[in-house]
Amino acid sequence: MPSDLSDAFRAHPVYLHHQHTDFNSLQELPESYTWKQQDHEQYPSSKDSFSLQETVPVIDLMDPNAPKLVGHACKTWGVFQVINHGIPTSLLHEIEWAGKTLFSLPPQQKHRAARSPDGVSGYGVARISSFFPKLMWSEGFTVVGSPLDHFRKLWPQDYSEYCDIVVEYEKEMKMLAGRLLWLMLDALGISKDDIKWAGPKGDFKGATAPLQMNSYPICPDPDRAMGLAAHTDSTLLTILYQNSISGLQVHREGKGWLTVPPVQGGFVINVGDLLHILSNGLYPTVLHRVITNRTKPRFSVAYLYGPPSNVTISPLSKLEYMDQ
Ligand SMILES: O=C(O)CCC(=O)C(=O)O
Ligand SMILES: [Fe+2]
Repeated sequence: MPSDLSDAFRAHPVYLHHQHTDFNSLQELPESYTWKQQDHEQYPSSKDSFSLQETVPVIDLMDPNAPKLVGHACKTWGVFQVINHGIPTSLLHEIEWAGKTLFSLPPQQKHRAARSPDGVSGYGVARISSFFPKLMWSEGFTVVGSPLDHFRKLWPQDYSEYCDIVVEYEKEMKMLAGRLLWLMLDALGISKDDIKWAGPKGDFKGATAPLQMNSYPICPDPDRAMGLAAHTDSTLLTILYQNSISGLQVHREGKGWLTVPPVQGGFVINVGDLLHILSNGLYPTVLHRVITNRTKPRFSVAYLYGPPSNVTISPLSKLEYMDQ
């Protein structure tokens, strides 16, 4: 059995099928990117008025009620958006600028920093690609720890400016992730004593947290393409920054796919599979996907927050007999 993420990736290599796909040069959707209608309808969207009224909760973290609202959103949705989170807007603009600059490099240049088939970091297709018969209309870049080695290959002269932005973003995300995780755990009555791997100060020091940048170029045939196929994140929680272009959808039991409208300066917070397990199923993990559009490129950054790699996650004993 794989013992950590790298072992798991070695066991499921992902090859860059489309060695030098230049999305922007394609006028028609190639067959390899054409998904069947039933792939889109695998979890059908209902056409009733419920789905129009329902929307993912937006929580103001400065609101004194925020802890209660976070707990409620985790239990009933497994996803919510946060505003007033304390991350400077300028940093969001900078990470977006760095990411967009990266993805707009010529294909050959991006491939200098290609992720190896069994690797974790670098440029490549979505890691979940190997589970699907068709390709997704997106490209990704994963950073684990320092981006230095990869960024040197992309920008031999001026890598340091890009590195500084990513390192600063990771630092801010780490603090926000710890704060959010405690809000989520507090709402279940879980304290620092219950989670040994949180460390004596509860600062989750050894947490693993790859940063996943995603680019969804404009698409000639969005109805038949898939930006990112339906999946749940194998994290404790994910902090997602999406630019102003919508495309992210979450699946709501009995209601179908709901778009998560971009909120200026906000983050989308997902409950991941590991928090679902840790909470003994009290918090559902959220199924989500990304659809493409014909006119505006979309960009997102996911901070995939998980426990230290040597920790085994199982339901917290305090929650074992909780009535669900
Ligand atoms: O681009 C998005 O909005 C979602 C990205 C995502 O789900 C992921 O990177 O796991
Ligand atoms: Fe995801």
